[in-house]
Amino acid sequence: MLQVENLNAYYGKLHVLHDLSFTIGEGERVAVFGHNGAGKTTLLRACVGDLASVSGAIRYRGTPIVTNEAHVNVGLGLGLVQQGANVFRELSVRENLLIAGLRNQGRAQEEVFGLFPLLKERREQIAGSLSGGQQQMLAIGMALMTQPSILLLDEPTTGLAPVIVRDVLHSVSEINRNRGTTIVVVEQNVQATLEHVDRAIVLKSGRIVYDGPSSTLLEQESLWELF
Ligand SMILES: Nc1ncnc2c1ncn2[C@@H]1O[C@H](COP(=O)(O)OP(=O)(O)OP(=O)(O)O)[C@@H](O)[C@H]1O
Repeated sequence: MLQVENLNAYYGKLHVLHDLSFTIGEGERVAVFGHNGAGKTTLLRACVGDLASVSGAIRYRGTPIVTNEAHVNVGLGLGLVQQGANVFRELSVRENLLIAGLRNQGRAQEEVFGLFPLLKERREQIAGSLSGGQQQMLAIGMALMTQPSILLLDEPTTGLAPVIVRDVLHSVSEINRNRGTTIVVVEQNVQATLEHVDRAIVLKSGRIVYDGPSSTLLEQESLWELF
């Protein structure tokens, strides 16, 4: 579904991603781990076409996308949940979904409410008065309004209590199970995330140091020293 070949990314003179190559299959759930500054967010930004200075190729179902503008890639089926629950705090849950869906409304909204019944119950509530975990669920729901085939999530559990972390990761897994959506999730909560993904990619200083099954990392905690 997603083919990344010799991807390099730069901010001015700073070379952040070094020759990354990997592929992600249809319906896979992949976690991306790594220290602060390893290049995880930069990788997601490159995938949606949100970076000016990149070389190499990213193909989505065979179509080159790395030089596309972000809105074109959203139209193709890529969805991004940015770090920090980006919701319109002054608007209601329903209005947030409405804005995120653009021309895509009824069915997409029903799907989001099916995945997150709590958002349905609270659809008239102002988003800024939801809890942190609920706002994160709304941010994920907003990304789903464009009915993406692949959902890229940047640290969706930052700042949440451990029990809520598991709820959010479980919801992400449900999206994969119910809609067949491919998942790429950047996370700092390694243990909880490994339980909800098939595969992990570990970045260190912008290079891949591990790409393999999540079960191997779960069984061999010594490998966690990699990141
Ligand atoms: N807009 C930017 N301009 C200049 N440098 C940047 C920019 N964004 C990120 N960087 C630098 O690129 C490197 C990788 O940053 P990135 O945000 O991709 O890392 P990360 O692995 O997501 O980190 P974290 O876990 O802290 O979010 C860092 O050295 C960072 O300082």
